Amino acid sequence: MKNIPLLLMGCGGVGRQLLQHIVSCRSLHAQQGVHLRVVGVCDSKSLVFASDVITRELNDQTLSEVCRFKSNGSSLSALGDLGECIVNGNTESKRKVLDIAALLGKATGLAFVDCSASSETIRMLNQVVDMGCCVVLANKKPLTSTMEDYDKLVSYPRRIRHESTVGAGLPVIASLNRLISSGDPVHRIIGSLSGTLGYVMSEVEDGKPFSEVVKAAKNLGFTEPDPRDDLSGMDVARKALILARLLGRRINLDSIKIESLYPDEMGPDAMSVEEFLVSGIVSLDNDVQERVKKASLNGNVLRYVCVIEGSRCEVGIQELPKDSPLGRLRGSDNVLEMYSRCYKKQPLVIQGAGAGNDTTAAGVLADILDIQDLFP
Ligand SMILES: NC(=O)C1=CN([C@@H]2O[C@H](COP(=O)(O)OP(=O)(O)OC[C@H]3O[C@@H](n4cnc5c(N)ncnc54)[C@H](OP(=O)(O)O)[C@@H]3O)[C@@H](O)[C@H]2O)C=CC1
Ligand SMILES: N[C@@H](CC=O)C(=O)O
Repeated sequence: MKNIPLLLMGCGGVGRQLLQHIVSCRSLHAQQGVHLRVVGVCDSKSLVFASDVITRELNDQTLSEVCRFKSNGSSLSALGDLGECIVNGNTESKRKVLDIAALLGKATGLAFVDCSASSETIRMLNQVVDMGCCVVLANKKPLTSTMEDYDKLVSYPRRIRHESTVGAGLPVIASLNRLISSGDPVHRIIGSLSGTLGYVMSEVEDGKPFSEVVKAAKNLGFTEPDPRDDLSGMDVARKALILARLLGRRINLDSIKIESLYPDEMGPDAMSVEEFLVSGIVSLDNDVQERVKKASLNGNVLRYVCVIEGSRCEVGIQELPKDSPLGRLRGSDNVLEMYSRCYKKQPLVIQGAGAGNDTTAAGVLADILDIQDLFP
């Protein structure tokens, strides 16, 4: 049996779902001759880890207990005695995580899995890459930081997977990488890459208030922890940047034209997420409804679109015919069209659920299994 050790950063909606998938796929993975050995799980303040990370793992009972505990909104630091080790405090946790990475990186290719939504992991990721770890990301921030951080992170291309960063579980990155590595240059990408904004737009079309559907998208696990990351277009811009950098563009987030759906006065510096959702967002309902109605009178719908072509990289609202590939999208579905030499007139199209904890975690799990040939 091949053992794949992994350490999980982030135990929110996606991280917990990943642990649940790992536990429920035990017999499937055993048939494939693989065992995922979870040696540690981190939240923002603490790390729970196996007492001997070289030979032991957090067993399935412990993983289930961690999930149950985190889904109640508790911090790992308050986890009772499960017979495992725990370190509390951000600095101490980071130090211990790096110790584990140093111990298991070169020896085993430890899969370092980032399911947080934080920029704080970037430094650590840069360090563990040099320790021989493999990196699997659902978190887009490490790939959308400076070019220097990006170059470091992708310096061992076989050791990084990040399928879920664009289109959740959809095979967007894998497909794009296949085109690129076969020398088929992609010259245009157009798509609707936000599950949240897709869901919001199609629900508002059905007459529901914008503020209500944003809250519903959050409850369904589609939004970022702060839904303003979706509504500002920043989350789509990050996806656009990840794709553009894969295409070889050496650009940063500030090179991307981004349209926001809310004014600066409602930004994170001005109000908390709760204030925004409880009192701020309601004031946007009428405007959004008006825009949607106006488009509908022209036989059109509004879609939040990402376009990458030549030096152009932009994300924003477009009014599109109802009966177009993007206009027909419903719910949290994403669609992405790639135009290349081989896919010149008819693009390569990838479509399907583009957000949600289940599909995102499934994408992360598939990435972890995809790197198994690197393990002894
Ligand atoms: N939901 C979706 O459809 C998709 C999500 N993603 C990405 O997946 C990631 C996770 O999303 P989601 O699960 O919804 O987010 P959550 O907010 O539910 O969970 C984030 C987790 O990360 C932890 N965390 C925060 N900072 C750190 C840190 N410095 N080190 C370690 N852990 C940390 C949090 O800890 P604590 O519990 O203590 O707050 C929390 O457990 C995001 O980056 C998102 O963009 C990607 C594709 C689709
Ligand atoms: N918040 C994102 C989740 C996936 O990246 C979205 O809505 O698409």
